[in-house]
Amino acid sequence: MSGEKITVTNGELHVPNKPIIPYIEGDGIGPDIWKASSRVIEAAVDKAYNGEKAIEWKEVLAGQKAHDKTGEWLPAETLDTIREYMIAIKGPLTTPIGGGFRSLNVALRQDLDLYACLRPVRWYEGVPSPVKRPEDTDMVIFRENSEDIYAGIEFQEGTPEVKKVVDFLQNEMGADKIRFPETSGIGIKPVSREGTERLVRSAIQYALDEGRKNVTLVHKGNIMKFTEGAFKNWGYELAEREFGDKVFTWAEYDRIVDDQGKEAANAAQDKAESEGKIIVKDSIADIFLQQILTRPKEFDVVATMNLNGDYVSDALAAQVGGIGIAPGANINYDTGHAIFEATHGTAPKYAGQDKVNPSSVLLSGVLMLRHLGWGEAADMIENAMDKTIAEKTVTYDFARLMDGATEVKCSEFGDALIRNLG
Ligand SMILES: NC(=O)C1=CN([C@@H]2O[C@H](COP(=O)(O)OP(=O)(O)OC[C@H]3O[C@@H](n4cnc5c(N)ncnc54)[C@H](OP(=O)(O)O)[C@@H]3O)[C@@H](O)[C@H]2O)C=CC1
Ligand SMILES: O=C(O)CCC(=O)C(=O)O
Ligand SMILES: [Mg+2]
Repeated sequence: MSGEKITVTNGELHVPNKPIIPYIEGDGIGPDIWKASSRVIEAAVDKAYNGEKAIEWKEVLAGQKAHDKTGEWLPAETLDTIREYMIAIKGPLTTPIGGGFRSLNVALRQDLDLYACLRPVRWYEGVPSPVKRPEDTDMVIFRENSEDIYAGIEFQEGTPEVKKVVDFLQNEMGADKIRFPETSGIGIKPVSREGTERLVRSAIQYALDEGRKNVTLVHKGNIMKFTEGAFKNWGYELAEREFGDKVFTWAEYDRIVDDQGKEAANAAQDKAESEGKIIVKDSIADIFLQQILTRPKEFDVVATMNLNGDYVSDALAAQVGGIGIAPGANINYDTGHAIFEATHGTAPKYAGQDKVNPSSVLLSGVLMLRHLGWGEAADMIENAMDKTIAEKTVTYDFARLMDGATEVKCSEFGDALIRNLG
């Protein structure tokens, strides 16, 4: 069986029995977690389909390995190959802090316009968690991936560029609240109607497809009125315009309160819920971070901008066992391009120790298998995960929080999963 390309026609993915899938190994812990995860994915696919399906991995370079081999951090060939083969999976890549090159992870998402970062957060039985009822947390984050402060429009303190921007803001735009104009760096945050609409559309569509109950727009619109506040308003408008009677929004609720009072608005929301409509609501980001801890059952699908989504992803991951078990996918629902990747980074202090938990990349692989329509192999891996954790065979991150656990290496956890497949 020789490898073939995945193709898309009329928005539909065509997956051959042996798709060629590009992968980026990643920096830091990347090689360890990729080795363990790819072995488990291969074994599950082989077992689920009796050898009739397989993945042909195709390595593409990014990060340190790319720089060592080609002199570039993100070679054009890598982007071209992912664009051509449609679906890819990657390990984490290092981003220097306070200078140096901009994030390669963000560059991959922006270059391929993978506008939705989908990060499901659910608890696996037996995983140690800092909260009393981790099973109450079952959310799917839709993080906008293409704009916000990740556009990288920043001007460094002390440069002629920042002086020009400050002069413009003060003299032409009436900005009189720059506290220390001579020593400020300036960042600019673009948030558009189009970017918001495509993200919120995919979140609501996901909620409808997956039988979820509500979508929460998370924003800081009280302070950032024309970016985060606009995100909320555009989100509600889109929900009502495109999803009509499939949703009930809190914007609608507020209009009913104004016209007929609170009792009527509550009754309308109860009716919508009983009819199975998706409730589209919103939450200001600070209180949201409290309520996901205190009342996680109230939240289901979360749609938010890039920076909020970044913070919320790691915070929610902690509730269900930590960043070692936090998968993700970056998707363009219009072109079909997708890159699957863990939520965590390169954890440099553990690089090369064969120590960390490979579950985040592996579960990103599970998301990828489901995206390909290979649900049987995906189920097999998740069942093996349940069984292995129930046996208390776990990596250091879980072992340090579990009584009576057997701590195994990253590769040994992969071996245990393979033993427990099927
Ligand atoms: N998408 C991507 O590629 C991302 C890249 N990054 C980049 O990664 C680099 C390091 O970032 P940093 O802020 O340290 O965050 P990391 O997510 O890399 O690591 C922070 C901590 O999380 C825990 N952790 C991470 N991965 C695992 C795992 N697989 N298993 C168990 N525990 C894990 C470890 O905790 P403990 O110390 O408690 O054991 C680790 O020290 C930066 O350059 C950053 O820019 C960051 C996020 C995403
Ligand atoms: O690109 C990076 O270095 C960080 C990215 C990140 O934190 C994320 O995608 O959640
Ligand atoms: Mg992050």
